[in-house]
Amino acid sequence: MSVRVVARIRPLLKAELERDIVVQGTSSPDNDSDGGIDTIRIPNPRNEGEDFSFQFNSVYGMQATQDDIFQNEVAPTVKHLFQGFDVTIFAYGVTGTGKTHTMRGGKTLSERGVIPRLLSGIYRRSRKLEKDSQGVASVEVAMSYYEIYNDRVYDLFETPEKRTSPGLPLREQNGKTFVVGLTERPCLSLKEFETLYDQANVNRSTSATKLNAHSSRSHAVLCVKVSITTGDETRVSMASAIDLAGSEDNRRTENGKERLVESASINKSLFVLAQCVEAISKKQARIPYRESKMTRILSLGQNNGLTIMILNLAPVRSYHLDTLSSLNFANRTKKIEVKEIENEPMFRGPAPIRTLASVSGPSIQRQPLRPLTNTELTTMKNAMASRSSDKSAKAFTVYSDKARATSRPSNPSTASSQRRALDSVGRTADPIPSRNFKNIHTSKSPRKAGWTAGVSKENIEQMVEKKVEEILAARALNEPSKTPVPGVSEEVQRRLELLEERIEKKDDTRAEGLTYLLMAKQHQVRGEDVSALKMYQLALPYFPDNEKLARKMHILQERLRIKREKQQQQTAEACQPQGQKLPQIPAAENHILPIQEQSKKKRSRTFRELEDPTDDDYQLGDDAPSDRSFEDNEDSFRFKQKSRRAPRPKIRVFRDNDGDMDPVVKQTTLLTRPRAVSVGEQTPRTRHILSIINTRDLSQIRLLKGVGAKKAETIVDCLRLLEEENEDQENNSMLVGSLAELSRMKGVGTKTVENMRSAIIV
Ligand SMILES: Nc1ncnc2c1ncn2[C@@H]1O[C@H](COP(=O)(O)OP(=O)(O)OP(=O)(O)O)[C@@H](O)[C@H]1O
Repeated sequence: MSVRVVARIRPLLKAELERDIVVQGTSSPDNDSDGGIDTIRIPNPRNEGEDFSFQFNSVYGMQATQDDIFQNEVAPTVKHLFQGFDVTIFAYGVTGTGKTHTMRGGKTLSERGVIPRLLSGIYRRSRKLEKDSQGVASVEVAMSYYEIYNDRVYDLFETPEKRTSPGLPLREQNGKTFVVGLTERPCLSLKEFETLYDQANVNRSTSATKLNAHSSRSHAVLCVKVSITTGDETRVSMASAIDLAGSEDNRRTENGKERLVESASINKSLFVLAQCVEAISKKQARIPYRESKMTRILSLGQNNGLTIMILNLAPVRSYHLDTLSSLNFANRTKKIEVKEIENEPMFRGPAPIRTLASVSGPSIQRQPLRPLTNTELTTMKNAMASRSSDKSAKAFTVYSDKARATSRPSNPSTASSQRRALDSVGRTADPIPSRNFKNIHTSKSPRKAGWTAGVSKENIEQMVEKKVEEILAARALNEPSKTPVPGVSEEVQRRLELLEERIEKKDDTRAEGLTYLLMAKQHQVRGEDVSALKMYQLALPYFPDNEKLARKMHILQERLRIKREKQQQQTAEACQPQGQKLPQIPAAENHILPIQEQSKKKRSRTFRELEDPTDDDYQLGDDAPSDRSFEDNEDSFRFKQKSRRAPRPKIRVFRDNDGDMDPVVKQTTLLTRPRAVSVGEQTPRTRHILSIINTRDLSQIRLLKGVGAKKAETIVDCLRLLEEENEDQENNSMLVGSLAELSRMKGVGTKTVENMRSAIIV
């Protein structure tokens, strides 16, 4: 089952104007609820005539009440909690969009948020269960509550004065993450819970920022442990309610130094979360959970049970790009699968162990999102022995993404009022037949919105995600597009992981900054200069006077500027009047080039001049002795002579007339000699196509016009075949170096290449 994603648009705040509303809720054609809304529409900031639509499990408009959210989204999970499933509910959104309001809410009954209502539901169900079982079953509720502030975990039952600077450590056991030494308090009644919760919230880090007078400066994680004992059997499940801190654009917050450091930490952890979600959705082998404590704890996609994400949105234009970024994130999150596995029951042995005493201290290990079921397990039923990974999965009709038998537990009471409210601001009067909305798509004009025949829902989602990413990247640095690059070498990856480990062991503020630097480097090696620069910017508050860091940032900024200018120039060139023939390559030209050789050819002098001397490794040279504020520690970056760099692996050069070539490949490579451009004269279009082909990433290649899944597989297979042919070589990596070469690959042909070219707009 996937993560359930529900979006909530908060009402306008005092200073916000109706005419600035850009976010609206609407209904999609495959929405089976009675008049409920499930889609967010927002204009493309680059072209207001075009709208992006994002479909979620449900959407709550500005009029939705706290009760609507709870009754429709959270109340149904209480039942599952009592059946032994863990439940995770987290609020995500930009600062000031209403996360804390949704999770905690206000003091009055109607304003109470998801958390107090959830507890109320838990106690109500407990009483009913105890009553119905005539005292055979008993339920105990206990809570722990902590915050992740500046990537450190602090127990919210302890006052800030009592905190130790490094905070509580995390430990991993059996693939699960635990906070060590966390206080757990039993709460016998709702009143008791509320008293403890309010007390603990006083310890939470909040501050006034320009965007929110009571901005949460930390991620708050509340864990409610429900233990149901029937005879000798105890079943423990955990409800985790997480109020994430909001991402902040510091150009808007005008934060001072302290807030900036907090903000950098918040942004970093959310950035890592986004990277995790992206990696999961792309089925990458490495999910960067370990790069922040929040992602380690949240373990999105690794946890079991039910997961609900409440996406909080501000309706107005000033949040436009941030809202798009949140929507893109949520769109990926909704595809993450969560295993529907209930917790095992535990059986008391002869010496019963109390679990609900108020405990603390480093010997207690608890897992915030999933209970450590083994802690009091003394005997297990024989049946449990047979339990394995194929444990029976329960069906959750409540959270099916598709049509449900019953109407969506949406906000029926408010659905129509939401619509009316939206009408009143002049944007909901939606002239488009709702049938035209699919899961997520852009429509050229709201009036002409249409479903593109033959394009799958998934493809459209990917296209919109990509488009939104481009817009966001351009916002970051006015960079028009992001070019995929081939993967990171094993050696670099190994070094990155080594650094990660070192940073993990360091528990001082420098480690925070070092983490940003590490992430910047990770981005840099992947060729993601925009993100690398962003990470350096996040590292800056930690090393404010570090010249080397400033120089690195300057180099990156310059590189991006040059790249941008080159792109603009090439775009202009590509728009030359038609009829100008592209130069032909001589028949014997070497098209498939080794990585090293091709990159040498491609790099212009200007780029080389701007090359960061430390780009290839994470050790700074001895030539920078005066600049040691972030790199000279044993535990962090180690110095290394440039000359000690390992020699680059040799790469075999393949030629068209290579006699050893696989017969299939050989046959196809000799088929035709189409019009092509030489490597040195590649247009942006050619470069774009080749860079996609050379990723060997099926999901990207199949998006090229005229390719599709089957052809993409053939292309990748063909490249792999060539590599396998030469697996005895030290490095057999290969790149397709020209469109001519591409056209000669099995199953491609000149027509396909022309198709690919025609669909790319430069
Ligand atoms: N649904 C709502 N109804 C009424 N007021 C709301 C609603 N949502 C948010 N607000 C108001 O908007 C302001 C910001 O909300 P809140 O503090 O919950 O944002 P946040 O996302 O938690 O921000 P941060 O990430 O900075 O902590 C508050 O004044 C809050 O009362």
